[in-house]
Order: sequence, then C-alpha cells, then structure tokens
Amino acid sequence: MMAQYWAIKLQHPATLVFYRMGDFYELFYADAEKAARLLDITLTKRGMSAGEPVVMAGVPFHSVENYLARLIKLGESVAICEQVGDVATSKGPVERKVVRVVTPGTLTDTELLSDKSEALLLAVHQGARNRAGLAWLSVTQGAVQLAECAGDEVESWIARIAPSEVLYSADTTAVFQQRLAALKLNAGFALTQRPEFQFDAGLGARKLQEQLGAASLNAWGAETLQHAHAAASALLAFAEHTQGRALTHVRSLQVQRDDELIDLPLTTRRNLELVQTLRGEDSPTLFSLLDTCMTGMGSRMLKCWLLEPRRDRSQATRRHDAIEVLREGAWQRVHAALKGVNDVERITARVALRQVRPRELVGLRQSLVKAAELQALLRHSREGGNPKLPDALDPRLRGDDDLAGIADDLVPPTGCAERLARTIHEEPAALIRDGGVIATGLDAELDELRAIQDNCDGFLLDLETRERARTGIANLRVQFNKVHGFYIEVTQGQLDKVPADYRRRQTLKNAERFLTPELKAFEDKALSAQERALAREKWLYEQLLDDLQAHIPALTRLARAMASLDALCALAERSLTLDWCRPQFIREPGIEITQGRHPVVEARLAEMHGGAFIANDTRLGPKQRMQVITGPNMGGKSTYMRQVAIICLLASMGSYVPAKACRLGPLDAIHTRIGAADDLANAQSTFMLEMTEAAQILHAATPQSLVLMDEIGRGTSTFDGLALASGIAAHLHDKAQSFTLFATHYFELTEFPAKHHCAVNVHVSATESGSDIVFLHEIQPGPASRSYGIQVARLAGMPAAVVNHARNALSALESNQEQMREQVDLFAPPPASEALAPSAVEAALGQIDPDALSPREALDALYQLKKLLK
Ligand SMILES: Nc1ncnc2c1ncn2[C@@H]1O[C@H](COP(=O)(O)OP(=O)(O)OP(=O)(O)O)[C@@H](O)[C@H]1O
Repeated sequence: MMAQYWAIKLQHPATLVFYRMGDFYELFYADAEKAARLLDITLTKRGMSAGEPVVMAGVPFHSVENYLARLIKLGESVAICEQVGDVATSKGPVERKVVRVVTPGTLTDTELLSDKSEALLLAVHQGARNRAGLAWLSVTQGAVQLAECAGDEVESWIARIAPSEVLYSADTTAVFQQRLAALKLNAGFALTQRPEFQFDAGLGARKLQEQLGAASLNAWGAETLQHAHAAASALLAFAEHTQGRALTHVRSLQVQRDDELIDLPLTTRRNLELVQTLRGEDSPTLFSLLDTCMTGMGSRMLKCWLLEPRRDRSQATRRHDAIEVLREGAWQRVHAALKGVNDVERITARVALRQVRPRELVGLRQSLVKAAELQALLRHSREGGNPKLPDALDPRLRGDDDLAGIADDLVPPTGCAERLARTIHEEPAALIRDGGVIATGLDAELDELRAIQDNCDGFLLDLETRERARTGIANLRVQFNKVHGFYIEVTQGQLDKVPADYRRRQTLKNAERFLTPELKAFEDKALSAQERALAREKWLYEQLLDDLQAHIPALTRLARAMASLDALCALAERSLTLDWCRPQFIREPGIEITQGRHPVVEARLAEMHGGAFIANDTRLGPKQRMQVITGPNMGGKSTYMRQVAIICLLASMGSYVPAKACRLGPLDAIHTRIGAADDLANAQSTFMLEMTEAAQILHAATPQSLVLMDEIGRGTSTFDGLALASGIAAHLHDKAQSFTLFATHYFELTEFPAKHHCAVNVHVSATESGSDIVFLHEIQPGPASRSYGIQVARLAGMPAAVVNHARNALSALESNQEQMREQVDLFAPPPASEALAPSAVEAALGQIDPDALSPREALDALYQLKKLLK
C-alpha cells in the first residue's frame, strides 16, 4: 500500500494528498505533519515501512469539506485520492486514483466558495523584451480572459484582477519571482510554480481555438497575443489537471486592453472603500450598499461592473437605459421573480465538470421555470405598452446589459426542465451514492428493484404469520436489521418448538435468531436488489449528465442573463430607494455634479440618526481643473473628494448616482492619494509610501484623469512637506492637467490659484459658537480662514492644559510666520540648472578627428588624454 501511495504522491509533490482508506482520508509523513499543524488533528504512528514507523493523520470522509475549506483558506492545495477499484475482487491494495485536486484558484464546491466573489485562477508569462502575458478564468464561469502588458505593469494588473491563485513558469527570472512573492504578501493569493514547457504559445492558441470551436482567434482580436497564449496554455492545463477532465463549459474569450478600462489602481479601490473597508471588512462599503441582488451570480456580476468600468460609455449608457425602464415599475416584479433562483452559473459549471449534486439539479430545474417567468415578464413589459424597451436591437450592439438581449437569452434550453423533472426526485438525497435520487416512473428496471425492497414489509408479515402457524410459537417475530440482515427471533422458553430447518444465526440473552432457506433466498434477493438499484441510479444519473452537456452553452447564456438582470434590478432598486439620478455623458471634458452626496457616509448618518447629509456641488471643466480644498479637520474634505470620485465611478459602471444632476466628460483613470497607512510588510515608512504613491500618480495622470490628493506632504517636516505639496500641485496643474481635488492644511497653498489660472480655492465651512466649533460640511468658494485644529483636539478630549499650551504656542508661531511669508515665493519655477563647462579631457576629446589620424597619432592622442586625466 505504501508503494501505491508513493507512486501517487510523486505526481503531486507540492500538494497535500488525501488518501482514502475506508471512512477516512489519511495523510502520511510530511503531509501528515503539516496537516496536523494546520488543522490541529492528531498525529499518529502505525506499522513500519522501509524500517521506519509510518507517520500519519486522518480526517473522516463525511466532514472532509470542512477540512478542505480551512486548508484552502490557508492557501494550501489538496489532491483527493479515492478508491476506484472493486474492494471485493482486487488482490493487494484496492486501486486508487486522484480524482480531483482542490486549489485556491480552482474551487468549484459550493460549500467552499463565497457566494459573492469569484475564485480566479491566473497564469502569468514573462515574455521577451519586457512584455508579459496574462490569462485568467474562474472555473465556475465559462470565460477565459487574456491581456498583455509591459513587464513592469504586471503587479497592477494582478492587483486589479485579484486572483486567488497565480501560476508562473519555473523559468521566470529570480527578480520577477521576487516581485510576485512580494505581491503575494500584500494580495494574499496562492503562488504555484508550473513547469516551463506548459507555457507554450502555440499550444495555448490551439487550446483556445479548441475551447471556442473556432479556426482562428481573429474574431476576438486575440490572434497576435502570443505571450497571453503561453499563459493560457498553462492556465487551461492546470485547470483541467485539477478537475480531472476537460472544461467543456469554457467557451468564450475576452481580451482586456489597459486602454479600454478606466484605471482604478489598488490604492483607489482601497481608499474609496469599494469592496472592502480600510480595516479590511466587507461592510460598510460601496459594494455592500449597492448589492441588493437576489442571487450570488447577480452579486458577482455587480462587483465586476463596479471594479471594471469601461472608458467607452456605450455599455454604461445601455445599463442606464435598462435601469430607467426597470424603475418604471417592472423592477419589483422582476425582483420578486428572482427570489429563489439558484446559482445557475455555478450549477452549470458543475454539470460540465460532472460534479453536480442531485439537489443542485432540483435547484436548476426550479430556476429554469423562473427563467421562463422572467422572460415573460420582460416581454410583457415590452409589448404591454412600455415604449422605451427596445425590441429589435442590432445583435452586434447587444450586450448582456440591455433588456432585449437579456430577454432573448432567458430561454430555457428545450426539454431541459422536463428532463430534469422526469429524472430527479422532488426531494432527492444529498448524494447520489445514498440512492433515492432518481424519480419513480423514469426507469422500469429501477422501479422493479425498488418494489422488491418496498414489498419487504409485506413479505415479512406474511412469513411471520405462516411460521407462527407452522411452529405454534405465538410470539415468533420475523425482522431485519442492518448488521445481521433478516432473521426469525424465538424467545428462550419457546426454543423446543423450533423446526429442524431453522439454522441458528445469532444468540442473544433471552432469545435466539434463526434463518430458514426461504428467508435466506429472500434476503439475497432483497439485498442484491438494493445494490442493483443503487448501481442503476448511478448509471441513470450519468446518463442525465451526458444529456445535459448539450445544454451547457444555452445554460451559460441564461445564467449570465439572469445575473445581469439581477444586477440591473439591484441598481434600479437602489436608485429609487436612495434617490439617485441618471447621469449624463458629455463629449467635452468635465465633471459637473449638482447636489452630490457620499452614499456610504449618508447611509451611515441615516442609520445612526446622525442628521442629514449636506449635499455639495462640483464644477470641474477645461477652465477649472483644480480645486484647492481647505478647512478644519473633521470638516468633510475627505468625504467631499471621495464622493466626487464615487459618483464618477458609479456613472461609469452604468449606475445612477447620488446627486440631483450629473454631467460627466470622458475619464481614463481615478487616482487617489489619501491617508497614510504604514506598509510594514514591505518595509516602507509612512512618508516613503506617501511619496511612492504620489510619484506613481504624477507619472500616470493625464488630462482625462481624476486625481484626489488628500493632505499630501503631511508625513514630513512642515517645510519639506509644504515645498513638496506645492511642487506636486504645480505638476498636476501644468503638466498632467488632470482634474484634481487637492485638500491641504497648508494655508500657503491657498495662494496657488492666484498664479495658476485653472485652479480655484474652495473650503469646507465651519463656525464657532463660543469656544466650540460647528461643522457645516458645505463647500464654499474661497480659502478657509483658519484651521480649528486646536478646537478639534479639544473635542477629542485632549487635557485642558495641553489645549492651553497649544493655543499659546500657536499664536507665537503665527506671528513669526507673518514675517517670513513676504520673502518666499513658493510657486516660482526653479532656476534652470547651470550648464557645467567642459573638462580639459572633454575639450581635448572634442578636438580629435579620428578619421584624420594615423594609428601612430591615435596612440599618441590616447597617451595625451591619459595624461590630462591625471
Ligand atoms: N457633507 C456632509 N454632510 C454631513 N456630514 C458630513 C459631511 N461630510 C463629512 N461629514 C461628517 O464629518 C466627518 C469627517 O469628515 P471628513 O473625514 O471628510 O473630514 P476631513 O475634513 O477630511 O477631516 P481631516 O482633515 O481631519 O481628515 C465624517 O465622518 C462625516 O460623519
């Protein structure tokens, strides 16, 4: 057995092997030690192999999912090795095989997956000439995505895609591997090395063509992406390896280009608290506020829309159109009809992978019925006098985000629901191996086998009556139990009446149990009927899965349509409940928001009865690109800046926005530099991190970018900070020319707009009442008059002595500063660095004309130059 184990383990060296032995999965040696540590299970030693005791640890098979979930969360991978041979007939250890490998990026079990997020597997290929290829997919979805980028952009791509597992080739350079390892620390994915030959561009292209059933990748614009093909080759090979079969449901391809999406760097996602709060929690975030989806697949779709808004606004416009229609009444009915819809997307993938459970198929059938209902609803609102619902869209323009396209895709595949209804029991057992899954009436043979079992009770009663009459034993009983099978039980006092054909089966304290030839024959028939019924059920289940394969493409389309409808419906509901408006896209550059609000802060205030949120306007355009925002701490500067970014993002993803009106010009990125958290894991100080992030923004920002800069420079001495902040503001204004919101506590910067015609001062208002401060949270033109830092400290409970001390110190500092102020012009351009005069060697070198020199003269000249250098 250990020889068999080692043969299997050798093929999965970096994976924990769960080796099935009876009712347990056992782990051996180093695997056992690791699992014992990670799972807190007992380590034991048993027997001897190669002269050493065998170290092992085991988990019961019925609770394996729980252990798997814990290991996967810790980034481990597990190979599940089952007994596949026949225990009764095999000589030596029964044959075993790894039936699937569970890794963080290739999860398919409903129990192990989060409802609301995808587990993505990503392969990265380091190509020549500083290029890289990326390919990624979710095994529970049907689409592969490809991208190519410059080698130094890999981190930002991976961070944006947020995979659960990253595959890289064994031959990537050490530096590249270090960068991946550093990213892993921050992003928390599993990093898996694969052999170099698996990253084969030719093979990748062929595999993709096979998946898509196409002769070329031209139609997807993916023909020339060789580095991405290489990544796809490793990606598909690994995904197939883990599932133990081909991924027949993966039939679509998308190419992502970095100039197609609005750039949302990781810092922006974090600072705007899109899907996670700054503390790493799931709520309250923008996503948690938006997500009123009825299904997991709807939530996942919505999250993807939020994190991947497109620069091209046609998709967002289609979503706005759909929301507008749904708002007019249909959304409530659609919302209600979506209740109880199952995760068709994941069930479909599990059908394709032949891992689907009986109850999931019942869920699928119910969802198909719902799909027809939803389709009727959408069609009805189209015909029934809703003139805005387009009915004949050009199919090329149709996406999965317009209602006409969705309605068309909601067609359940012909005969699929009926086939499921006929085949699967209304309330089937959880697992096919338990039996009781296939419906009665589907298969005559199964029904007959079941009848034998069902008739058991009748037969036993009949036999009991007959035997009582034959033997004269009035309390004789004919019974069955799982351990001993069938028996006739006779109590001690009656044993002398037992006929000769009774064979003793078991002796109890007060009774004996017997078998007769007739009962034995019945037992054989009944037990074999049960076994045969189980085998028949399994076979019928496999037949069903075979038949369902043909429906996979239609089911995948249907799942996407349902998910989109769910997401649109959630956006429609949110827009009504939270009083949001439809944004308008304009061609000219600009961000114009009337009475904008920060949706998450507003919701928090409402929840905590913290008073009304104060709405604010924003006007940014070609002539007014920068706002320098001043005002007291706690005044609402950060909230205001974030709300502008969030409104732009919501509009771009296709949602309504928290404002009275919004007109938005083209946008290519949202950059944010807000707050400062130490990045200890990467050994970066607060200030270093601040400057690194700011430098990245200055390099990347364009006139179509929105940039939020919150208190830049505060991490160092006042003068350094102020000097840097003014330099950064000048760069953003003059060079990048981005739309910039620049919040600062440096009052000196309020002079910036005087010398920079596209910048204006605004401030958040506050008033003093006695020695207290009242925040008005209103954005008003002009600079703030003062900072109120000391009042805020007082509010925060600072000891009175400290507050007094600070007041004194402040007035001394302020009078000092007045004197300095006149002399320094912060915004004067730096003098051009003086050109240095050429050195003697350079001057001599300049005199030499190599073509006019003989070899002898050249040598002399060289000596001359050496001398000059000395
Ligand atoms: N427009 C608003 N309406 C109502 N309350 C608001 C508004 N803006 C901000 N607030 C409240 O004020 C609090 C502080 O806001 P914010 O963090 O934006 O202030 P800040 O000016 O950036 O402060 P600091 O300079 O200390 O960073 C918020 O948590 C919120 O409760």
